[in-house]
Amino acid sequence: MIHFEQVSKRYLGGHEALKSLTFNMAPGEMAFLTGHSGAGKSTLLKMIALIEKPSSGHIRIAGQILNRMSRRQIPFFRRQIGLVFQNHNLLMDRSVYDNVALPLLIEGESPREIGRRVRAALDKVGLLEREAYLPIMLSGGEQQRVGIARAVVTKPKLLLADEPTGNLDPKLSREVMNLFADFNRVGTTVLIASHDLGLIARMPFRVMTLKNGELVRGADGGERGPN
Ligand SMILES: Nc1ncnc2c1ncn2[C@@H]1O[C@H](COP(=O)(O)OP(=O)(O)OP(=O)(O)O)[C@@H](O)[C@H]1O
Repeated sequence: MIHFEQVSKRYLGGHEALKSLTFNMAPGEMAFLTGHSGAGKSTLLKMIALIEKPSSGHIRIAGQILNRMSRRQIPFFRRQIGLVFQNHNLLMDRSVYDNVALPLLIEGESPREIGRRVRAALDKVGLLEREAYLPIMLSGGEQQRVGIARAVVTKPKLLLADEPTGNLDPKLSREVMNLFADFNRVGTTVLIASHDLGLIARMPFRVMTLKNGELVRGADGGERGPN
C-alpha cells in the first residue's frame, strides 16, 4: 500500500527533514510512527498525502507513483486517503452532521446517500445521537471522534493520523487508538504518528521510529509491540 524508496526531503532553506527513507507497508497493515519533536513524522505523512513532495526518491501509494502524478490527478488520489489531525480542524459553526458530511458534499453525493453514510460513520465512532450538536458542545475526545468520522466517511483505503491523541487524557487516548484498530480490523491500512510511547507499546502493531530524519527502527515490518 505504501512504498518509499530512498526518499529524502529538503525544505526550502536547506533543512533536510527526511534522509533516504526506504520502507513498505502492506495493504491492511496498521503501524505507528514515532520519534522526537522535529524527527520528520509530519513530513512523512504529508508526503504520503501529496501535501509535500520529496526532493529525491520514489513513493508509490495504492499502486500509484506519486512522482508522476499530474496536478489534475491529485484530488482523485486524495479521495483514497483519510486524514486525522491533532487539532481536528472542525468547522465550529457547523453541526457534527455537517462537519462529517463535508467530504461527501465536495464529492457531489446525493443528500440521501450523504445521510446514509454520515450516520453510518457517526454510528461507528459512537456519536449518532450527537449529530445536531455543535463541536463546542462536545468533549475533546468526542471532537476527535468527529474528526475521525469525517476522515472515514468516504471509506478511504488508507487512514493517516498525525498526533490524534495529543490533547486527550490516557483513557480517551486509548479509546481513540482502539477506534483506529477497529477500522484496521475491517481492512483499512492505518498509519499513526504519535509521541505516546506508553500507549503504542501496549498495542500489537509495528512501530517505526524516526531520528533526525532517518528511519532507525521498524523499516522492515518485523517489529511489533508485546501483544
Ligand atoms: N514547511 C517547512 N519549511 C521548512 N522546514 C520545515 C517545514 N516543515 C517542517 N520543517 C522542519 O523539518 C523538520 C521535521 O519536521 P516535522 O514537522 O516533520 O517533524 P515532527 O517529527 O512531525 O515533529 P513534531 O513531533 O514536533 O510535530 C523540523 O526540523 C522542522 O523544523
